[in-house]
Amino acid sequence: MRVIVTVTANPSLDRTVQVRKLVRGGLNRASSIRVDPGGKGINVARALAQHGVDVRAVVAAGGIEGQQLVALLAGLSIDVLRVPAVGPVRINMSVVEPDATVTKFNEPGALLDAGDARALCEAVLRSADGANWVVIAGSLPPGVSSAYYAGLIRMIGSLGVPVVVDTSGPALHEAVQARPALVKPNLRELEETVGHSITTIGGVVDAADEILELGADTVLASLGADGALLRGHDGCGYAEAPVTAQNAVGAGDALLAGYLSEGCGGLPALVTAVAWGAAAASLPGSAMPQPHDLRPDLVRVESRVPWDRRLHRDP
Ligand SMILES: O=P(O)(O)OC[C@@]1(O)O[C@H](CO)[C@@H](O)[C@@H]1O
Repeated sequence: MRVIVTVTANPSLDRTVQVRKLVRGGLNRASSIRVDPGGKGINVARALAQHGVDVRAVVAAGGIEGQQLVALLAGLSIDVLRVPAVGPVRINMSVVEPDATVTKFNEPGALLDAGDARALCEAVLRSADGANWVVIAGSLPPGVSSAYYAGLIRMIGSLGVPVVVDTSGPALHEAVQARPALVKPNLRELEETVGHSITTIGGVVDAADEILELGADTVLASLGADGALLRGHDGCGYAEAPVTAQNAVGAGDALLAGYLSEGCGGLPALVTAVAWGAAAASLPGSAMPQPHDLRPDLVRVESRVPWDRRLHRDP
């Protein structure tokens, strides 16, 4: 049986507020609100569980907000392993306008002290033993060294379990050097890696190659409305799908979940990934797609990577 473990060191309650028009410096009255359990690892777990995949979510979650997060996850067929951290879970807010423009505010998260960080690491290692994949996703909370994920990847690797990482900044740079099986950057994270802006699909391939050279086995780059690029040492694949976006928050997490749901199996898995990502972008808040939301028939795979094609939208 396939078991996937996700790790969320800095989860969130994702509060989505709909407004008619965002007025900077003025009073904005919400026409609706919703709250989703959030954090990238949590989102990957939600998407997988909705497709019947056995998933365990290891999460550092303190305070009343941590209790609320766990309550929101109850009944979703996720085996939640909560490490009760001292600080409360953060609240990340998205303000959505009718044209699907999302303005997102991410809190840094509460300090995770050394004891909590150690407890999280122990919980991950206990869960990882015998798992098929471990997904480490999202930012690190304050107080945790940028080498934390790299250390986890090495320890999980020594159990013989492949690791996927999706994070940003120095934590991403160090994690890649710990030789994860898969890295899932978005365009911003690719640009951070190469140190300049990327305007074409060819630029994405070059940035993915730098990540491979740093130590990753495979790169799955999520490009928002421009689809996704899969780059391994032996080749490259590109796929895209038309998206009628409602809210793209969490679409990259759904994309990664889709890829994992197919056992990370090359181009067929890339098609599933893009279908899951496109479906998530068409849903409200950070809702994850259900099987009936998917349109894999609309995914176009390019047999030759369109090297010169310009990226047209910010993912
Ligand atoms: O601040 P981080 O950890 O980088 O990202 C957190 C977050 O933006 O990522 C998810 C969407 O991918 C949301 O559920 C959550 O609010």
